[in-house]
Amino acid sequence: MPSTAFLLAGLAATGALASPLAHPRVGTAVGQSLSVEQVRNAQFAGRHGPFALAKAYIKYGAPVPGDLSAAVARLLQELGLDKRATGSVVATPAQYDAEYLSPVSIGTPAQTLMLDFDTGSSDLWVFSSETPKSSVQGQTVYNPSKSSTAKKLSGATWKISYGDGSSSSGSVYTDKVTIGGLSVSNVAVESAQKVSREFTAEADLDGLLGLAFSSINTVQPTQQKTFFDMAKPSLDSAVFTADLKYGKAGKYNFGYIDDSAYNGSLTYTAVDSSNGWWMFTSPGYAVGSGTLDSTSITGIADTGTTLLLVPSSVVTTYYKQIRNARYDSSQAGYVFPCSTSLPSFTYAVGNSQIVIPGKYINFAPVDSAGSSCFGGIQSDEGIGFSIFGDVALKAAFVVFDGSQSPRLGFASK
Ligand SMILES: O=C(c1ccc(-c2ccco2)nc1O)N(Cc1ccccn1)C1CC1
Repeated sequence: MPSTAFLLAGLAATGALASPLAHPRVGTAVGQSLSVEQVRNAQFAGRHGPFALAKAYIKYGAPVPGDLSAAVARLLQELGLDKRATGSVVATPAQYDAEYLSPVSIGTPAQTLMLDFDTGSSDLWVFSSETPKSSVQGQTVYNPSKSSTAKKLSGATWKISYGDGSSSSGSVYTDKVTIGGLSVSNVAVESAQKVSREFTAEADLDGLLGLAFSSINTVQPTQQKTFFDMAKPSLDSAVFTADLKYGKAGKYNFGYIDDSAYNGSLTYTAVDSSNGWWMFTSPGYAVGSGTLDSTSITGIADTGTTLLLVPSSVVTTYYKQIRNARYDSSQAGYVFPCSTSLPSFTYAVGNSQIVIPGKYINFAPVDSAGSSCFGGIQSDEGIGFSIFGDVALKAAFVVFDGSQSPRLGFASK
């Protein structure tokens, strides 16, 4: 529940607490005199003494006395001005938890697409009526010409390439985007005019919704904000949470933390957002019931990457514990017999630890015979940092705190 001061400041910012007579429009200067026209401020939250009085205290930086603060809080409630938005949406796993898809409604009337929420990128792009028909194989497309609230962002283009070699590009519209009851207007919706074959092959995926920092949004010439950044001003709290699950639907919430969704307490850790990602440093790891190795792992929390990609030294240490695990160059990764019972992998977050159960690390069979299975932990060789993808994140309840100094919160569940 936002504090009264927070709400007051917000109201003051919107001018709702401004005097009933808005800033006078400068009139015509006649000779030495200046006539100004006063207009009513339609936004003024009515004739409410406590607001006017509180505004005076805020204006002069004086603390608002308790009873006045209570009076204002009551008024805010009566006027329904204390309501802030939140949203919640299920995240359904596809293809061995390779990705998680969530329904997103775009435009008026609503066109609902299944998007992959990706904390590793910052573009909201969709298959659309502009995507070549040969590149659309089963996807649901967004048609801006059928939305009364769509506006073409004239001259704007976007182009993105992902770590797995996939890519897409196109034009840009702004439109209303609704996720789990949370509606945001004028969000940049990037329409795909080209998609690589990896995207065409994924019939269930209608696009991506980027939740990394807006500093790596690829729209040119004017970079656009992410859905989360556009939603922030109306959110109860500037956070979203990812609660992904093993082999079943998880959930993304916006604007609040559901304390019933995790065990124990959240441990927060610092984020370096200078590269546009949710980057943090885990101070150590353990394999199975072993002791914690204080080798730190610096990487990003990336819901858009399936696996846990860590330094080769850590990968070797993990698979050394598994008889018949081997590096299969034809698969470019570690594989093991599908019947193997795998040790867990623990990563530290601050003074706490997240344990990834062994079964989460059996990603998928490498062939139809199903004898050999691909590991959920692989090397981050060549990337420059580690990636805590779904294999790591689905063992935790994760808070992406987008406040003034961004941070990540982790809890077991
Ligand atoms: O796929 C990406 C990825 C996401 C967004 C962007 C991007 C470019 C421009 C804006 O965003 N570039 C990426 O590469 N991974 C994960 C990954 C997986 C495997 C290898 C390399 N990386 C980024 C988050 C690290």
